[in-house]
Amino acid sequence: MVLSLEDPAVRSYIVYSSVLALKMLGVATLTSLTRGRRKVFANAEDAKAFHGKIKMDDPEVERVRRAHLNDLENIPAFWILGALYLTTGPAGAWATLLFRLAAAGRVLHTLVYAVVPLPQPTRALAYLVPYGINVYMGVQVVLHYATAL
Ligand SMILES: N[C@@H](CCC(=O)N[C@@H](CS)C(=O)NCC(=O)O)C(=O)O
Repeated sequence: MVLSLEDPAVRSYIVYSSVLALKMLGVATLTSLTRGRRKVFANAEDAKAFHGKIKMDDPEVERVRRAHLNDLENIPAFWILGALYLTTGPAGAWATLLFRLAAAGRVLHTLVYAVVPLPQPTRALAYLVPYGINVYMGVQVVLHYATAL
């Protein structure tokens, strides 16, 4: 099969992959902003430059860092599995729905983890939807290609 940029599934993948990349860059910026607001830094030269102190366990900074780490545990898998899933020829509307839900879940995860912390199970649900979609896409890829081995 030939993938085409005219394919709605491909276009959706490009859009939502980019949204998630931009979101992750935003979390990195949020880390810097939180460090600046709390005046806590990881390096002596930063602490000196911004008149703060070295502190590795500030609760607010660590929360944003955990959100970022969780992104790293999940979003690269979305990029890889989403791209491979496209090669299985999914219906455009279905693939778009999956990509959209996965992106929305990850954005929500960041919001309720790093921006406005909310009680559980809010974060767990925001995590589980994209996680489930990643698993679904991975299984579809394996099933699709395993038969051709
Ligand atoms: N590495 C994760 C694996 C499980 C996971 O990602 N859980 C989600 C939903 S509860 C989460 O937001 N974990 C918090 C985190 O990764 O800091 C962890 O240590 O919690």
